Amino acid sequence: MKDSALLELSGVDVHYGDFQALYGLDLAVAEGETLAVIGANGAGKTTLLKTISGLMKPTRGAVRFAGRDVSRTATHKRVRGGIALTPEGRRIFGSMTVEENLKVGAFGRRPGPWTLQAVYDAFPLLAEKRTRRGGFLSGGEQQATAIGRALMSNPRLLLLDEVSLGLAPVVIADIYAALPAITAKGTTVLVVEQDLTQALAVADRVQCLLEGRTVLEASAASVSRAEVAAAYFGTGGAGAADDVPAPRAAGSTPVTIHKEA
Ligand SMILES: Nc1ncnc2c1ncn2[C@@H]1O[C@H](COP(=O)(O)OP(=O)(O)OP(=O)(O)O)[C@@H](O)[C@H]1O
Repeated sequence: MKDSALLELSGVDVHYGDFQALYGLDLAVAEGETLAVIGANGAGKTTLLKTISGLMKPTRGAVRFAGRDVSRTATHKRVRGGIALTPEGRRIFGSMTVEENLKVGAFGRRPGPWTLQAVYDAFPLLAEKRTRRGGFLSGGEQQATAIGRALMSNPRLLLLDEVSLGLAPVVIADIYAALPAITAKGTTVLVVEQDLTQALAVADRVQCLLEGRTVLEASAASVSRAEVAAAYFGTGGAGAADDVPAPRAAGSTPVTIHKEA
């Protein structure tokens, strides 16, 4: 898988001054795949997305995208290369309509399948609200607008930060319902989530971070919710969270539990 990875991080350390947020992180996403990176508050998920999008630079290790080392490449050049980030907190323009917000995302866009109509097809709730100003949208509508705006750049890789943050479960389900339409257009997705249920439902693979290190990597179909929860809370590996219900059907891909050094 590594040879054909669209995105690959190897041995990445990231610091905020003296504070180290990521430790020797390895991560790979194949073209067309959906990877969910999960972890509790402070695990390093947002730092990881900032490192992929170029807002943070690794102090060690490399970020490769589409076969090129982009570790030192500026954010706007990575956007042009096909990396789009939907940041935590949505950040759409409150005084602009949904459609105007979406058009902002099309500035300097790459050629590709994402148009206004394609975004409205993926998020029917936005089509109805196309003339409403951002400041008058619900949290879910703002989130959909933010994702739609990122798609308008025609990214090869869409980075989604905490889609579910502050949204009601029914709204979260609405947003995630668009993911199959997104991946069907060939867009590769890396989603950062605290919501384990959503992460396991939408992803092909999950990678769990704890205090800046990978503690579990698995195919979403082969890992149980209990295994993921144990890694997420750092309670000692597979089987340690027997009280967490709803194990998923077993698959063929093995689970890798990373022990801390
Ligand atoms: N600007 C910063 N300066 C110093 N430390 C920071 C900064 N931003 C994040 N950190 C620290 O880096 C670590 C990782 O933070 P990060 O935001 O990446 O975690 P996260 O997994 O995204 O958590 P959350 O779900 O709370 O956003 C945390 O310990 C955090 O306190």
